[in-house]
Amino acid sequence: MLIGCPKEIKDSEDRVGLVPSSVQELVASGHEVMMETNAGQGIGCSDNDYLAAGATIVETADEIFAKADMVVKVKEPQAVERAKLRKGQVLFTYLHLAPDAPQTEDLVKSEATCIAYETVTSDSGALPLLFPMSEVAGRLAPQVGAQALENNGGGMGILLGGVPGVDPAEVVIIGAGVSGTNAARIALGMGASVTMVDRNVDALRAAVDRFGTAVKTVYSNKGNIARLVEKADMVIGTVLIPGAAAPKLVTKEMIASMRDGSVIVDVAIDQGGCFETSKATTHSNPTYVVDGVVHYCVANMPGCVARTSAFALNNATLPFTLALANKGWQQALKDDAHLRNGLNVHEGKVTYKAVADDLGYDYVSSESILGL
Ligand SMILES: NC(=O)C1=CN([C@@H]2O[C@H](COP(=O)(O)OP(=O)(O)OC[C@H]3O[C@@H](n4cnc5c(N)ncnc54)[C@H](O)[C@@H]3O)[C@@H](O)[C@H]2O)C=CC1
Ligand SMILES: CC(=O)C(=O)O
Ligand SMILES: [Mg+2]
Repeated sequence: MLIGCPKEIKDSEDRVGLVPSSVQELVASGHEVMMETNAGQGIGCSDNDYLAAGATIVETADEIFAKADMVVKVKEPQAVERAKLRKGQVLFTYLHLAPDAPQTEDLVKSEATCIAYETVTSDSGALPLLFPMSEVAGRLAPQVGAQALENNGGGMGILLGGVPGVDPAEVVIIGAGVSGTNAARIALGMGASVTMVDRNVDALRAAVDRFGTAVKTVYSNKGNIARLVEKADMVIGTVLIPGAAAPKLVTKEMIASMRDGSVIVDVAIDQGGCFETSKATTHSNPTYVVDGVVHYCVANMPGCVARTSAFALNNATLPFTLALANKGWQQALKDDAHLRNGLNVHEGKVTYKAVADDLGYDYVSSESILGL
């Protein structure tokens, strides 16, 4: 199979879909890999590193989209990339379609076969291709939030850990899953006072098992969230309903109740965000202010620690990339129900139920497409 990997073009997105060691494994399995020149620049990997791994280097993304049987990326295809997709071509990348009607419409029109990293599942019920980036984004969240709490960041000038004699920041984390747990680990390490909120009491039990009494836990309901948000210096939103648009758990009235100079970090923004006042921002212009509250809503947070993130992502994606390349997408999806859950769009049909429901498309199951 001919596999192509273009340079990412989303704002400040320095990750790359294939690292050299993944190229080497694909080539060893008998495949050809085409990299766009400088695709690995942001992770410190040169064209020569990719040549040594067995790739060919091409000058333009056009060439990749025109020739590749499968395109492997990181972020959802941008409009100019979507225009290059075609029937019979497989796209393997993050998509986050439910909150993104224009992208979904373009992918449907392209008739390409679009497999989303974020809806591939595992036996344990986890999302193995989202997991590593949720770890990264979760660990980054208190770090970027701490900068926003600084006076220069627009915040009220609070040091997350306080100092002896002065209170630490009150950090509320909504969602005690992968990114929420990683955010708690770092916020606690920085000395903040941390409260975790989830509607799944088992997730809260796991947090207490992991962090002991250092972390407070609260069941997720409207009243509890309103009470905690009002008093928080920083609220980190990390909720997820897989594949679906994120629920707006923090209303604009709750945001207005916060003190001026407090901060929200909406990690869930890639699924539309869990704060009513959120809109996606970029690494070049990451924050804006609503009702005195600094909002950080970058939808590709791991893109700013691209080297760590690209290697962590490839650790998770490579077995699936190899299966798609070795068997072809149809057989790979027939053999693996978890990979099958990644199929979101195929030849003009929406094949992921939450996306179809949220955006008003007819839902066609992957099983019916594969004749299972
Ligand atoms: N902005 C960025 O750059 C990145 C964003 N993400 C996003 O972060 C979000 C979270 O991902 P993960 O931590 O992997 O998900 P996860 O599935 O591990 O955790 C989500 C948690 O939210 C909880 N939840 C669902 N509804 C809730 C409610 N009404 N109230 C309270 N809790 C609720 C679930 O019980 C679960 O514990 C996803 O949207 C993911 O795509 C992930 C990586 C990077
Ligand atoms: C998961 C995601 O959206 C990201 O890593 O950018
Ligand atoms: Mg206010």
